[in-house]
Amino acid sequence: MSDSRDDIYAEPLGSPGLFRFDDKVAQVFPDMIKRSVPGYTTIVAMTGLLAGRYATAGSRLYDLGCSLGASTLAMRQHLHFDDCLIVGVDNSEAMLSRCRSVIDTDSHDTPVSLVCADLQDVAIENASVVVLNFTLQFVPVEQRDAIINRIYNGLKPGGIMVLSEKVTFEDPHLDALNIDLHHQFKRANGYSDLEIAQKRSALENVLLPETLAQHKARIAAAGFGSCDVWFQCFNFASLVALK
Ligand SMILES: C[S@@+](CC[C@H](N)C(=O)[O-])C[C@H]1O[C@@H](n2cnc3c(N)ncnc32)[C@H](O)[C@@H]1O
Ligand SMILES: O=C(O)C(=O)C[C@]1(C(=O)O)C=C[C@@H](O)C=C1
Repeated sequence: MSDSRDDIYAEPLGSPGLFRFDDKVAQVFPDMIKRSVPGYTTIVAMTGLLAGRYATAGSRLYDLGCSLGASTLAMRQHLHFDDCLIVGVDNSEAMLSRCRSVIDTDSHDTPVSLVCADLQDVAIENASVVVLNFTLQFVPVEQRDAIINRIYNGLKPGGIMVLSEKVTFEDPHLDALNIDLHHQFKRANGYSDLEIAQKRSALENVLLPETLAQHKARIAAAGFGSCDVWFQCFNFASLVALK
């Protein structure tokens, strides 16, 4: 996987424009996400462990918003059945074409099918595991209920959904603290104040975080019996939901 350094927002841009998963972002994505999301490496690795535990023979595992396939590869490493299928979905062709080459260089056996599509249009069937690692946050809020409902309906009984998101806090003090700690994390990883400010502006109205309570309410309304946070660092959290 290419690890070119992310310097997309390093120079002053008249207007940073809207953040998009285009070729420029795809080129630096592994570096960008590691330096931007506290706990990313742990979340991806543990997604693999969870998948290994919940995958059942003959079932499908979905990686929704697969980008370059980090979670797909983590899951593939932990599968004990050779008749599973991993379905990676992303609506960015720039991401998916790179993802294809990443998967091609991986030596594990489970077949991987990569689909260029919007989450809204993807059928979820015969699933034991559905992963959304930092994807739902980019979907318009009004479309989110339908997606989570479809995931619930496509999961087999005993299946798991892993949902990782940037979150916001109802308490304004905690919200400000966690945003500030996240920016400190980015600074410690070599991003300048200009890079942080320009990316923040580009993500405005593109990445729409919700509170953990909003996520949990949506997940419960879809029918999931058990759901809780298994990982959190500042304003980034990951939940598991069990059918
Ligand atoms: C932050 S990245 C996900 C990172 C990835 N899951 C990982 O663990 O490395 C978000 C991805 O979701 C994709 N995406 C955003 N909105 C989408 C949608 N409506 N349908 C399909 N993919 C979407 C983007 O193209 C991008 O590749
Ligand atoms: O919130 C931010 O500042 C981020 O950079 C986070 C985030 C994400 O959560 O997906 C935003 C865009 C990129 O995909 C990488 C990281």
